[in-house]
Amino acid sequence: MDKAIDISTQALSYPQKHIPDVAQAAPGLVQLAQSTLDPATSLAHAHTAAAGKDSDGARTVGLDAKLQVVDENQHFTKTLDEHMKGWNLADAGFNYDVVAVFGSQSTGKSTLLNRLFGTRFDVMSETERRQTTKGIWMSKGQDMNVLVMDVEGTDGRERGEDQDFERKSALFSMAVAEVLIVNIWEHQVGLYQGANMGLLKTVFEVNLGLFLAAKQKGKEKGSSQDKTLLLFVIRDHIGATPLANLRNTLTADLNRLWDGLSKPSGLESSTIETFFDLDFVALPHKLLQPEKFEEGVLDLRKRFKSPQEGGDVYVFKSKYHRRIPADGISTYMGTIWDAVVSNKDLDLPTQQELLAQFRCGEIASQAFELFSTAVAAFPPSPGAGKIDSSLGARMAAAIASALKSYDTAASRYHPAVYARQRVELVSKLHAALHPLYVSHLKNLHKLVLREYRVEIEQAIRGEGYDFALVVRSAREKAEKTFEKEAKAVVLEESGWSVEEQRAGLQEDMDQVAELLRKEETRKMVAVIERNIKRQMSDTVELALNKPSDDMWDKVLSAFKAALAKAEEAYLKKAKSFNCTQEEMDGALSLLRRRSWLALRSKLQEHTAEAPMLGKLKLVFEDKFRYDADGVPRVWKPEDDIDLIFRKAKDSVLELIPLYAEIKPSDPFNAFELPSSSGPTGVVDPAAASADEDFDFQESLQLLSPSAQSSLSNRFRREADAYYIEAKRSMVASRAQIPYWIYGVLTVLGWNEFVAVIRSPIYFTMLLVLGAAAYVTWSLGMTGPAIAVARGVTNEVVRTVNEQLHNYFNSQSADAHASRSHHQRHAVPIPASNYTAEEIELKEKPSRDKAE
Ligand SMILES: Nc1nc2c(ncn2[C@@H]2O[C@H](COP(=O)(O)OP(=O)(O)OP(=O)(O)O)[C@@H](O)[C@H]2O)c(=O)[nH]1
Repeated sequence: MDKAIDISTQALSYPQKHIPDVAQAAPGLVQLAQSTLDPATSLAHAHTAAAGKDSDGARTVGLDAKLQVVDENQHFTKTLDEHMKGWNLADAGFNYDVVAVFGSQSTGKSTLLNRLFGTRFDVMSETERRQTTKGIWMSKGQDMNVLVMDVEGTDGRERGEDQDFERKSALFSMAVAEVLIVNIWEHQVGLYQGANMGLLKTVFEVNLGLFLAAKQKGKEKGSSQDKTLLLFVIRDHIGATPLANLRNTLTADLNRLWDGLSKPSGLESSTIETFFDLDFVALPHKLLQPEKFEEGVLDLRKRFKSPQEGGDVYVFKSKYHRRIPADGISTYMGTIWDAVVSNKDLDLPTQQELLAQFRCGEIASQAFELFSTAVAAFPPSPGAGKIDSSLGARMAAAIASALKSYDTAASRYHPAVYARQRVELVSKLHAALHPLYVSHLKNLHKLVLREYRVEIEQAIRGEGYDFALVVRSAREKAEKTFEKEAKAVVLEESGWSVEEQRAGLQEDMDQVAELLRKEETRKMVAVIERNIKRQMSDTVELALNKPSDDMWDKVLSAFKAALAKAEEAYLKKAKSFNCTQEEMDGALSLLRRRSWLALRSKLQEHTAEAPMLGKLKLVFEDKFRYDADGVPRVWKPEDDIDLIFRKAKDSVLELIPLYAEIKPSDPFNAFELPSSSGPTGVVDPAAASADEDFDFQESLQLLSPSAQSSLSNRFRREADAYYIEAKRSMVASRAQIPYWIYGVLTVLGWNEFVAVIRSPIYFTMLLVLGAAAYVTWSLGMTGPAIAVARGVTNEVVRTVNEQLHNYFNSQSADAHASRSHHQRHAVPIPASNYTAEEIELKEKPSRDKAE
């Protein structure tokens, strides 16, 4: 059967299923895929077989695409990654296997692979009989995650005797493939000197080289598996020689070959089995026994397909797996090939570690990009003094998702590298979130502090609160909020600490409490001061309106008592403010000073010139216009008005120095305060004026000498006015009705009296009046009647006096005018001429004026 038959068989066996898949995925690929059926055109599509472009112009790769990973010029492909994606293997992790085929040129290797795996490797045209596979080709097995490598045949006619490529491809295949299929004709078995033995010798040497390189680096073969399966597929097995015999022959040849190798020290006694598992399969002649050949191929396929189908003879045992994650295979193979081409010692563990570093870095970058996108989608910051309580959860979610993405892909790589890069990634993620964390904490600080202040202010707005309790409860609440919200943004393993912010917050809360406490203390001191002022107001008024030697004793003893009470009240409340001793001393000192100044200002009100003059006048009036018994004085001619005036005036003038200085008669009542030349400022900066330059001794002085002299002068003038008035009243009282006038009136009225006695009518009337008087007396109505009578009489007398007074005044006007103004002789006033009411009425207006 010729090559055309072979190809048509392939087309029937796989493409029916396969092509529709490709057509569905990318219609452009179908044509290319089909072209691979034609050997004449297949080479033209070496690099892009079964690849096309999708509607967006992006390059696409079909599931059945094949790729020349290493070309004739020993260049490694740049599109393996792309093909891995096209083969749906990029995310396979470790869930894939690699098989490579070795053998002499044109021994049906490509044919075998295509039959076994459904691949589309080029098959030699029967007519041309020339080498078809050049370099190394790769494709994916149909319906199985297997990367199949078709390696250029050994003893290639076109490469002549050059063993260079053979060695390089063996090294490369050994580094990446789990299973090496060694394809030999049955008739070649036993030909020890043949090309196959040369190839196997190369394979063995390469393997020993790899092992040695790893050992020299101080490493075992690392995570790559120690063994490789060599699967000998004996082609064109006629059946005359049983497979067991062929196996024995081949094994004996291999051992002989192995023994002939110069092995590194320590491996002298090693056998092939130390590094390889050997297996043997025979396939009937493809052309002579096509059905049996097909059966054999199908059986063999099962061994590659799955553990279930393969059973015990499943070839891809996990011990052969190279442990290169699928997403890193492209990089790995590329670096391996570079090392092979540049004739470097191929140290697989190091290569794997380098791969791990490269890939883990790439995966970490992708994870970080994912994370950055997620963080960029966070809602904007709520602004100063506001917080977003869900920030912590969102940050944690972004980190978790980034790490999950990293872990999924990177955990397949070298564990130490994976772990190291993970730590780096985590710290990078944390660093990216740190500004958010810092700003969150700042805002949280502001928020909590504001709430703390408001809480206290509201609580102390009412009455009967305990300041310390209010502060403590507000603080507990604030700290709780801070802890809860701060912890929410502290990410695991971030090493972030809220200690500094916590300490700052506590400091600020202390300051706020301190300010509020000072404000409270200030208010309290002000209230106490007001109370003292009120309490002292009456005492001061009473004491100063009745000047006496113990006037200041009364004032000061009352002040001291009030102050002691105030201090007690302060100390009682100050305890709930948690004031320190120093603060309490400061507050008490201020309280004393302000109370003293309040008292002094009250005293100053009373000792200002006008009220002082009033007080002095009152005292003077008491002494001048009233006698020692407090009875209003009615000046009689015999009174020594000048002496009384002088005494009263002098005694009043003596009072001015008493008012001028706060000086108790009893030293026990003395009050003292320390003077200061600067502000104490402990409690209330607003009260600084009370603190500045306070001189206690100076504060005792109420009237300066000049004020005293001014007051004294004004008083003298006022007193003189009283004197003149007194004098005038005495002169006026001299212009009275002479006594003889009453005698004249009696003489003139005698006849009328006799006439009344003698007249029966008048006499009867007199009797009636007498009877009425008796009845009035017997009924106890004498008092009211007398009052009425007196009132009428007074009125009559007043009217008569007035008339007479006017008359006599006009008579004596000239005589008065000639009198000297300073005449000092008193004229006696007949006291009997005035009733008590008259005197009262006369005195009142002048007293009211004085008051
Ligand atoms: N006798 C025989 N011939 C076969 C068998 N399988 C394939 N052939 C033929 O052998 C020739 C070479 O086949 P290929 O599959 O191209 O062989 P190859 O080893 O891949 O060749 P290169 O890629 O050039 O190294 C083809 O003409 C096939 O028809 C087989 O089992 N027995």
